[in-house]
This record gives sequence, structure tokens and C-alpha cells, in this order.
Amino acid sequence: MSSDSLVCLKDFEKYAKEHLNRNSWGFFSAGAEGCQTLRDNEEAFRRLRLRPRFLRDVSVRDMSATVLGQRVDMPIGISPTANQGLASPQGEIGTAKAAAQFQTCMICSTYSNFTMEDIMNSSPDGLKWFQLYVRPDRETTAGLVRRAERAGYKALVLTVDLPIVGRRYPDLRHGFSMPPHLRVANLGNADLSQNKKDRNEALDYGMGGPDQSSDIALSWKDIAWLRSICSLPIILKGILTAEDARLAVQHGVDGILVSNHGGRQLDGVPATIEALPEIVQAAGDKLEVYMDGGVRTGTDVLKALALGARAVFIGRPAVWGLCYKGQEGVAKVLSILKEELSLAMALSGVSFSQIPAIVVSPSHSSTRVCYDTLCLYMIDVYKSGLY
Ligand SMILES: Cc1cc2nc3c(=O)[nH]c(=O)nc-3n(C[C@H](O)[C@H](O)[C@H](O)COP(=O)(O)O)c2cc1C
Ligand SMILES: CCCCCCC(=O)C(=O)O
Repeated sequence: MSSDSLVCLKDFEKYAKEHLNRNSWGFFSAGAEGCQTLRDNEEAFRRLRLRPRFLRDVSVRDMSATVLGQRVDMPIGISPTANQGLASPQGEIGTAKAAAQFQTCMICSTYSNFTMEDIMNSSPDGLKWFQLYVRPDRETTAGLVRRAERAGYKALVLTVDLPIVGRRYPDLRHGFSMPPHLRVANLGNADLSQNKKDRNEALDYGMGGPDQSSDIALSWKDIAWLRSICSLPIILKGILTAEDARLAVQHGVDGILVSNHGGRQLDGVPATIEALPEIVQAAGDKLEVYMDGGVRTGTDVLKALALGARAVFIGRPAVWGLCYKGQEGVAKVLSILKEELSLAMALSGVSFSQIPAIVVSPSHSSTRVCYDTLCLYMIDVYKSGLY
């Protein structure tokens, strides 16, 4: 299949579905339980409408942004996904090189198949953050954090929405297993993947089972502990409410990545694009807010930016690209999204991807966002009843 025939991210999803085996496709595509949230992440974008403005000279569109003081060429980064070796032998190294090629941010999972050092060394000039799962053994966790800092990662992304792994039916039905050639590289191949027969132990990660791999007792006080062992900025990934956003501010966190783990954890939580506005409002100018979940087109990116995200991240679409052609496939996915964002900006009269000010008006049925000194209205059709 030539790359010309894949023109949108959904084409890459189709390709991955046709080419991955059941084990890998099941792992990458799964959502939790009935997959309400998984579906809603994409559908909620479709419920939003853009109000374009014209005659605004859109001949130059600047898509660059800064995240925690670091410049990126576009406000579209790559979220952490475990086990990218299931999609391509290039694994996380292919993804990292593509992200560096586009001068954008890649978040590397604790559960990568290459070590964080190998990933960094493959593309040292690209901006990388390290995603952390806090393990019950604090010494192991501290070791990961220190290694990430030493290797050159610029932030710690602490995932907070996975005290226990969600119930994902495909993994339960078929018994997810890691092929023997892949390893959980950062943990020296800790026993996270041994073809367990017991379907209740789902992902072989031991989550919630006897060999628990994530610290279920993790709490707000541990932010101070993390701060005490490293000097990297801390981003919380998985926050979905204004209440928790306010706590994040109180605990001196540097950023929030609004996420529902791609619909893989608690089914029934809001789509991330719906959760975003209350978090942006609660965070004010105290910390940076990013989002992921269901971003599939340039207009999705524009909607998230208009609702106050500083940048968006993609999870599965990068994996689909990787499956298609390794680094080249991920680069193609990024180039499509970038091109679509550029087009969406031109067609809506927007010249910059950074938002100087946000005004959320609770009394109004729409959320009013000052964008590039213009006003762009995002109308939630459910709330407004206008359509
Ligand atoms: C196969 C897969 C593996 C994931 N692994 C991780 C992980 O290791 N750490 C993490 O914080 N989030 C992980 N996530 C969640 C993603 O970081 C991200 O939140 C989600 O995929 C975004 O939604 P999208 O796939 O619709 O873009 C994973 C998601 C998928 C689909
Ligand atoms: C101990 C954590 C296992 C999680 C595996 C990776 C992940 O986040 C996922 O959604 O899958």
C-alpha cells in the first residue's frame, strides 16, 4: 500500500487493524468495559462546531508553541503508549525519531520495549518527557526517575489514573501475551509479561493481582516525595476534574495532561475535550494544560487549542503509523495532522496556535475563547440546543 493512499489518521487505523495480529491489535485498540468513553473521546469532538472568521490575512500561520519553556514546531505531541515493539521492530525508537524530525515532544512510557537511554540516544535533539508509573517498590521508582533526569528527559509525566489496570475485554478474552523477543526494557524485564493463563490477570502486568506493579496507595503527598528526588518539572496525566486541578495547583505541579487514558481505565468518564474547559479554568495561569484522547484531525486540534489546551497529544495514531512503516509511518501521521491544523487555522481565520487569553463565560451557552486576539466561539450543541 502506498503512503499516498493513506490520507487521514483513520486510514492508518484501518491499516493497523488489517496488519496486526489479534494479540497486538487487541492490546492497542482496547478500551475499558463497554468502551463508552473510548467512543466518546472521538464523538465529543464531532459535537463541537467552529465559527470561522474571514478576511484576516492568514498567509502566514505560526504553529509553533512552547511547552514548559521549550519550543516545539507544532502543538501536537505523542503520548506514552506501552509496548510499541508490538507495532514495529523499530518500537519507541522509530516514534522518537519521527517526533524529533517534527521538532515536537514525545512522552516515553515506563513500559517501553527499548530503554529510556536507548530512546534518548536515538534522537537526542528531540524534546522528550518521561512517563512514570510509581511502583510499590519506591527504590525502583526512584531509580527510574534518576535515570530519566540523567538521560536528558525534560519533565516527569506522572500517570495518576491507573492505580489498577482497567478491564479491557479483548485482553481478557484472548489473554494478552508479550512475544518472547520483547521486554519491559526499563525494568530489566521485570515479570510483567509471561503468558499468564489466568484471564483475570489480564495484562500480565500484575495490576491488581498478587504481583502488583503500580502503587495503589499513591496519593497527593507523594508529589513532595517526587520533588525531593528530582528537579524535573512534574506533569500529572489523567486529571479530569476542576477539583483535582486545584489540588494540582496547590501541590505546585507544573502541568496537567487532561486524559482518560484513551478510554482504557474508568469507563463512563467524560470525553477529554469535554473535561478540558473546567480544568483550564481551574488551572488559570498557574500551570500549563494539555490534553489527549480522540484527537484524529486538524480540526480536533484546533478545537482543543480554542478550549484552552496549550498542546494536544496523540496515543494510538502514532502506533498505527509505526505499524505502517516505522519512523516514516509516524512521520506521515504527524505530517497529516500538521497539514490539517494549518488548513483549519487558515479556514477559521487564525494565525497563531498559542492562545494569549481565555475567557470562559459560565452564563453563556457557549464557551468564549479569545484566540489570536480574535474571538472564536466553541458551541457545544448539547448545551446550546442551537443545532
Ligand atoms: C496501547 C496503549 C498503551 C498505553 N500505554 C500507556 C502508558 O504506558 N502510560 C500512560 O500513561 N498511558 C498509556 N496509554 C494512554 C495514552 O498515553 C493516551 O492517554 C491515550 O492513548 C490517548 O488517547 P488516543 O489513543 O485516543 O490518542 C496507553 C494507551 C494505549 C492505547
Ligand atoms: C503497570 C501498568 C500497566 C499499564 C500498561 C500500559 C498502559 O498504560 C496501558 O494502558 O496499557
